[in-house]
Amino acid sequence: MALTTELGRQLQLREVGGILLQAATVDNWSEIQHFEAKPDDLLICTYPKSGTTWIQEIVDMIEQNGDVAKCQRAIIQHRHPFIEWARPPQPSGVEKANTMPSPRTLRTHLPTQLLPPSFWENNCKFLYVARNAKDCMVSYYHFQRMNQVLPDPGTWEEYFETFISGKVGWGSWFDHVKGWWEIKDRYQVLFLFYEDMKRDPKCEIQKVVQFMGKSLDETVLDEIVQETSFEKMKENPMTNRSTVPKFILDQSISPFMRKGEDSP
Ligand SMILES: Nc1ncnc2c1ncn2[C@@H]1O[C@H](COP(=O)(O)O)[C@@H](OP(=O)(O)O)[C@H]1O
Ligand SMILES: CCc1ccc(OS(=O)(=O)O)cc1
Repeated sequence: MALTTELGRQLQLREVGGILLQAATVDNWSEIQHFEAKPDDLLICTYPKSGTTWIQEIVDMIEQNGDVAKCQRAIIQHRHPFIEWARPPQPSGVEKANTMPSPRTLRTHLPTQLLPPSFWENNCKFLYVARNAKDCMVSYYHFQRMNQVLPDPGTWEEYFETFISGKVGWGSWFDHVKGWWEIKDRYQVLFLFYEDMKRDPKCEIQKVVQFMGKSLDETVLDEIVQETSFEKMKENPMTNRSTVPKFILDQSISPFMRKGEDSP
């Protein structure tokens, strides 16, 4: 009974400023808004299902100078605190970030208008990855089918309307991408596209290396391209969510690493 009630609660999405977020995130909203960013923070920003896990693994491989063993130290969800994440009694994303040594790499799905103000005040670096709306919608649909703590997406036709009207977690894809695009020249933003990463991963990874103020040998770059391929990450238990219990992510319904393709 207690479990049923808890699951029922997690299924809820509630609005902040017209954007649907998980209920526990909304309960924790004051802590999130008062989060203290630091000038050397790097924030990975994405709309859900845009390749967040992919860019996280790339950034970590760059931070670790291509050392694969170091990137195996923890599952990807634990390497970069998700600042708006809350699932009591686990420590919140803010709590995790607060105990992390600098320089920190953090991540968020928040649209610009909901980002804690200290990120702007400290002129942090933002790494945004955008993916085309159709593939995001398809990926999000299958994610909601397999994610047992999110609302059931209904039929594809129903979900199409839900997605287009922005009634999904983190709101409208259109507003999210537009919001980050509009601020990109006023702040330190590297704006990447999932489709470019698919087409020429080495070139896009090189942009990230430069943005992070690093320099890596050609051989290390090639290693990062290989290790962050869809095929490798699908088999990697540190990135494929296989450690998440089935009552949360049921990968027999749809795998987390599903197709990893862009539409023609
Ligand atoms: N290395 C990689 N290359 C290409 N796509 C990847 C990838 N790693 C993850 N993805 C894809 O990114 C999507 C998940 O995004 P996120 O990490 O933001 O939740 C999934 O898309 P699909 O559902 O289309 O397969 C997943 O397969
Ligand atoms: C509210 C829907 C949602 C979307 C994405 C989530 O996490 S993650 O990006 O897959 O880590 C969680 C909830």
